Amino acid sequence: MRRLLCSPLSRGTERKWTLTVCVKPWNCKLPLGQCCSKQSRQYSPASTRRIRTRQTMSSSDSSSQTNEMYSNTKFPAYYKATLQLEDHDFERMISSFKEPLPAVFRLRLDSPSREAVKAELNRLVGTEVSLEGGALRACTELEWYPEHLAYSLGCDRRTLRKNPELAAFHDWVTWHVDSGDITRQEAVSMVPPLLLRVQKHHHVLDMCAAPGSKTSQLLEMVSSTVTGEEGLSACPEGFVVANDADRDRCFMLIKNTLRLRSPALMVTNHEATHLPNLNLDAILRGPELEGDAEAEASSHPVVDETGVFDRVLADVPCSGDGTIRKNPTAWHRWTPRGAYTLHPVQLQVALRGAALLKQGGYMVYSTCSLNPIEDEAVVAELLRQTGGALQLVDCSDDLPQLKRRPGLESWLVMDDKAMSVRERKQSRRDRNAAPRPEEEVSAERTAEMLEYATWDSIADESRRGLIHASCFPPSAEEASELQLRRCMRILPQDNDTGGFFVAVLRKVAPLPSFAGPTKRRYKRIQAKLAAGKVTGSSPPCMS
Ligand SMILES: C[S@@+](CC[C@H](N)C(=O)[O-])C[C@H]1O[C@@H](n2cnc3c(N)ncnc32)[C@H](O)[C@@H]1O
Repeated sequence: MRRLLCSPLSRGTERKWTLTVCVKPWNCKLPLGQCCSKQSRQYSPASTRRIRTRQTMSSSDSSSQTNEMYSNTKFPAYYKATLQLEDHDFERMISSFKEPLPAVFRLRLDSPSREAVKAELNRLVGTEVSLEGGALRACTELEWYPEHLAYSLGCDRRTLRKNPELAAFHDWVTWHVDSGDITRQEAVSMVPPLLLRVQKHHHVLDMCAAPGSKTSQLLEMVSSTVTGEEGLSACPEGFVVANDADRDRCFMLIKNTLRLRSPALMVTNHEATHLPNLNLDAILRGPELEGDAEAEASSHPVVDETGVFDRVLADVPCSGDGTIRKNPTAWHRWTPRGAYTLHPVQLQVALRGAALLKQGGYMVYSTCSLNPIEDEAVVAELLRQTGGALQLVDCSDDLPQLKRRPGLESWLVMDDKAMSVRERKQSRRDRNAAPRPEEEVSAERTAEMLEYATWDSIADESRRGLIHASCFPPSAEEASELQLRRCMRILPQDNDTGGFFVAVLRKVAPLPSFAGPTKRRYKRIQAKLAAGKVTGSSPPCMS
């Protein structure tokens, strides 16, 4: 492990600081600069400030804040009813959600210093660091990550950032993050790109990409260092189009991927539900120069009738309740309503992703939410609307050491009103504390499933406005036909991570809408283009 220490900061250019750093084992006690060579590095004032302003929070403040954070009982009540976990498993899940999330990072696949950095980290594996208030394990390899290129620390990001005793290690991490050798990324967030089966020549679309941790991972997969003349990176065959609808988050995406210096990335700022198809042939060939109408028409980026991407990642916007370990306010703010408002957007993004996917290609649909309304319900409706063109892929042989649960085949559809009714019934039951026979509890559960599991069970019009028919679970027969159990649920207690949901889909046939009216519609547009009746360069959307 190396240590980065600021030996006197000297002002360099007007806008940058020159920082002389001493590179030595991070727990080395020798005086600065006496045990190794020095290196110079420029820091912007912002990053220097980051190093200087460490502070810790008082423990009484933090414990009262903590109690307040977890006071919302709706979150556990909803998942107790919905996830169908055994009691002890559910308790483990809830207590894991209250634990801070270990900081995790992965080594860059094609970094020239990968082996050196790995060797330094491996020296830390199994050791303990003593801190005020106890010892913590320094770091462990994530055993399920291919080639053991990811590491989990014994503390969360906040402790790493704020604890003065970990300052040198934090500076070491910051140094290697800035130089692109390592990427900080939540462990579960690494799963979707790994399951996409990306190869170097692939055209990859990341539909909702900001802030870009998965984009970086995908980019590393397609653009291993291809060095051209004068050491410049030559353009790799594959590329990643990373899109996000939020302009400010697109800037973050660019900032976070810039350090990889890859020529294989294009960032777009667009609604994923309306992403246009690319006429890749025309783009790669360049503009046609002949003057006849047909050639002119083909030079327009006319929408192709089939998708052009080999791989699509739809890591959709979600309620994010799987990230509570990192962001406990999500527990505090949690209501069932969020999932119902997100469900239609998630479905539209996934449908658009399926349209842009090549036949034979793979698409991953993922969320950091545990709510089946955002997960299995979206996947089920996606499978229905694509009429057999998509199939769920069995991933049981992928990442074998990653513990996961199968997708749900049934769930309760409860909004705030239904939850209040349920809560009242429960408290009445609790007052009458006599233990009830097993059969009675199970019969009640079946009745409840029926009450909250069908569209017809919702009589209230206002609730029908919020809850879409596609939020309801399929019949047992349809669920097994759709193979929803092939979806993957990652719960926090299983791998000491956040919660996550992943579904891997393969496009085995063209989408039904492409074979019908959509094709005719685009033929009409092409004819209009050829006749010069349509001007403007952006093609209409196909959603
Ligand atoms: C879960 S985050 C994506 C995280 C990202 N994949 C990563 O690993 O760093 C969801 C993103 O979707 C974006 N988003 C929300 N609605 C969108 C839409 N309609 N089209 C495209 N992006 C959207 C949000 O701005 C947000 O950045």
